[in-house]
Amino acid sequence: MKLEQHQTQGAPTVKDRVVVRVPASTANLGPGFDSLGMALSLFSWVDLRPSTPEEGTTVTLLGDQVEGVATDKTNLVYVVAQEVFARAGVKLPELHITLRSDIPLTRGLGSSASAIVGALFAANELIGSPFTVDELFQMATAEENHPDNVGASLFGGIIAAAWDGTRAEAVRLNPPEALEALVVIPEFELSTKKARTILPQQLSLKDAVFNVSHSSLLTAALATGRLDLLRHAMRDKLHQPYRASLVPGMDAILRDAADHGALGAVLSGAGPTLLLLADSGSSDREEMVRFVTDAMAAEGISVTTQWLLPWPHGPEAVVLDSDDPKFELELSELLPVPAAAEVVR
Ligand SMILES: Nc1ncnc2c1ncn2[C@@H]1O[C@H](COP(=O)(O)OP(=O)(O)O)[C@@H](O)[C@H]1O
Ligand SMILES: N[C@@H](CCOP(=O)(O)O)C(=O)O
Repeated sequence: MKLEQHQTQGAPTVKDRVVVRVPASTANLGPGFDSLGMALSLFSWVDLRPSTPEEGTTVTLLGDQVEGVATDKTNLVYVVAQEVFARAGVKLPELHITLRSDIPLTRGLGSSASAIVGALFAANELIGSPFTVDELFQMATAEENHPDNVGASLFGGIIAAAWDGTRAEAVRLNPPEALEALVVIPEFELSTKKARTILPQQLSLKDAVFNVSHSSLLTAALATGRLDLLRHAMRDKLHQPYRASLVPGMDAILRDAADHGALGAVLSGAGPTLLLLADSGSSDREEMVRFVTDAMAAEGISVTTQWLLPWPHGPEAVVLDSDDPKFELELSELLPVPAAAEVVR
């Protein structure tokens, strides 16, 4: 990411500790490839404290969803935090980093985006917030190379975004009150990088028009609460047909989910997770779970299913001085997993 030196007004006040909780995201929502995204009630945490040359940099991993994450200075959170410091003209080469994630890695639920947004937000807060949320959005988009996941994690709710390679713009929508999400998480990983390399570099005009029109219809349907249109609007010709070969069972689930209680079904981000949307007032939740579990079992794929809610908020942060009585609390004591009732849209 090309950095310009950001002139801060005088030396920044470096805080003693910042903890940030960031929501997961489901990107694309079908036709909105690299454009539409929705934050979900699943979270990761980033905890930063300045360290010293003697103590060096440490990376502590909490929970069972961060297995395999780098614990040295190649860690994504460390790398992104250093980019913030460099841009602000601040030197903080050594950090104590603690990470927790309830977002399965490399499954299409925006774990990398949550790490990028968490690192940007926490690093910015650690040095006195020299950057605006829009500046953080630009940095996040340049780092992830698409604005959908990072926009959803940064702004919360549903976002419609566009990036021309230089400037990213996004509009946030409040999710429809009745919307619920069933995520179907296969046991295998699928890196976003791999799922992007499989995509064609060219599309027919017919398929391009199909996606532009369905993405527009989907955005308007979500903005106006027309959940009845989702089955039609959530179709895609740009990426899902080419990624289906990487996710056994996907074709059948996307084709038939609406006949088994769902409003519609799509690949979550670059997969392999599948996303089924439901209407809390009318969808047959049990039938939805039975249908997807049977469909994936027929392909010999073991899955975890989880009901989530659209999450309306972006990152939440706690900034602490070392003399604060709460200073030594564990990160998820400072920012616990919110109860579903807290989902106030
Ligand atoms: N909490 C985290 N801290 C550091 N790195 C992370 C974290 N979460 C994800 N990552 C990085 O992001 C990679 C997964 O990114 P990606 O393939 O885009 O999958 P996803 O669909 O989860 O975004 C992980 O292999 C890891 O390198
Ligand atoms: N638009 C991207 C979204 C990737 O989302 P992720 O959660 O899989 O990282 C794509 O489809 O490649």
